Amino acid sequence: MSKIIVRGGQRLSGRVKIHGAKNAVLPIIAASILGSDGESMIYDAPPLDDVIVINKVLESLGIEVEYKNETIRVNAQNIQTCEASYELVRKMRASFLVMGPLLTRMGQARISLPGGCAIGTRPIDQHLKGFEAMGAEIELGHGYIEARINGRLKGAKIYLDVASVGATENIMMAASLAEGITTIENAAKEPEIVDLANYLNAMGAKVRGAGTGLIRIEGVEKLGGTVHTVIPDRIEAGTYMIAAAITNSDVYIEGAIGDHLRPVISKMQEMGVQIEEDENGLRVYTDKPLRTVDVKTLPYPGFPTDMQSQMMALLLTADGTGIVTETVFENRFMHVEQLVNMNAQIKVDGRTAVISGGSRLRGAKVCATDLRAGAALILAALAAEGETEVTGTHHIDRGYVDIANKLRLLGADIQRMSMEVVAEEEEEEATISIFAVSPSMA
Ligand SMILES: CC(=O)N[C@H]1[C@@H](OP(=O)(O)OP(=O)(O)OC[C@H]2O[C@@H](n3ccc(=O)[nH]c3=O)[C@H](O)[C@@H]2O)O[C@H](CO)[C@@H](O)[C@@H]1O
Ligand SMILES: C=C(OP(=O)(O)O)C(=O)O
Repeated sequence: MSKIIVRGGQRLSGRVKIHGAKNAVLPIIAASILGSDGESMIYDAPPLDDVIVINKVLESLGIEVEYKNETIRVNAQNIQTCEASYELVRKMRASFLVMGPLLTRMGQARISLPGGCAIGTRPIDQHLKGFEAMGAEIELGHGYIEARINGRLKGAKIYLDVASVGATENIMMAASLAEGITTIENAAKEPEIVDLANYLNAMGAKVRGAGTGLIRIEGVEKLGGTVHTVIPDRIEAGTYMIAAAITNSDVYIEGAIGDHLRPVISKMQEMGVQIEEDENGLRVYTDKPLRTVDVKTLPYPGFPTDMQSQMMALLLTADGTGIVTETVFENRFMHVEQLVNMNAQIKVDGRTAVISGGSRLRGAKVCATDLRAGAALILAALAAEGETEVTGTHHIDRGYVDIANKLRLLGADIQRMSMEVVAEEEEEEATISIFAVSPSMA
């Protein structure tokens, strides 16, 4: 446990290097379960808590996983059990992505229900609908989902009611070893889906159309290991783009891929932020006050929900009143209450938040309620007057490698304190206050 302390008002400069994408590496690790022939090497796997959790899920199945220097070696030739326990799945919803690969390779899977989380209920009905269409029998009981097949899964035509990222990935993986052809209509189009398809194809799968709304998978009998480098994290990149803009700074975001960030770039440019793209990354700087914009989150290529809270922090520093509409998750405004503690002027009505820009943000004690909420608080703190303490840092660690250090190297006044140091400081403060009151008590 720790907290992050930020003293706002510093300009940033220099370069920050973006790590591999959390949301790409997690399904890719899950897909490794499909490889009965040979081992895989996965490069640029970011050292994040979520990556450690999914590696543990694979290990709990009896799969060999070695993770060092941002490289994962997975050998899934032998699988000993088809059950992923509540203890692991509850730590991270994306653990449910092992369902499709396990079911299709082993003929059965028993996975704990992932449950909801702070940002919404997050059902898995579309994943299950896909498996059932391919011939799986699904049973729900005692907090677990059990799926079985007789022989192999059968290719099917699947239409997703919502363009779900996780359902598209789970079905794509299951279909890779199914008999015949599967089509996914209204498939999610995120860059992470394309990265997963590239990994599957390198393992020997036949996936076409990833990145469009119609994906076609021709099942094969066997998949093997391969070598793959994970794409850069567009949400981490977007977060540092906002760090540059919110502090009126000039920062080069190394590794950011402009094409993956089109909606974020275009909204920031509308606000007056200068963005220059080249083949190695993006330069982000501001040379005039920013004007506000309206933002509506949508599945890719729309504005990403995972950038909504960070964008809201930026809107607080712009002139005028902006409207943020969250259409992907039903409860993704948890950061608002914390931002209000920092003197932000925000009114929420259902899925819409009205942001009045221009009032001076002030440092406060705030708590990260989820991953991107935590990022938004750090960004707001960079622009705020005085000191902000952010607790709930374990959420932030799910998705950002070493965020305090990366921002400090850019010039931010930011430090991370482990809870032992925090506890020692509190004890010291308590001792000082006992001494302070003792003369009058005497
Ligand atoms: C590990 C990972 O990649 N996480 C990302 C992934 O999450 P995840 O894959 O969980 O998100 P989905 O795309 O599945 O969810 C989008 C919407 O569809 C709904 N839904 C989803 C599945 C289903 O079976 N039924 C259903 O109704 C969800 O409740 C949500 O409202 O995409 C989200 C949307 O871009 C991102 O915010 C997450 O960072
Ligand atoms: C919501 C997110 O992740 P997850 O789906 O893993 O909870 C996120 O990355 O912002």
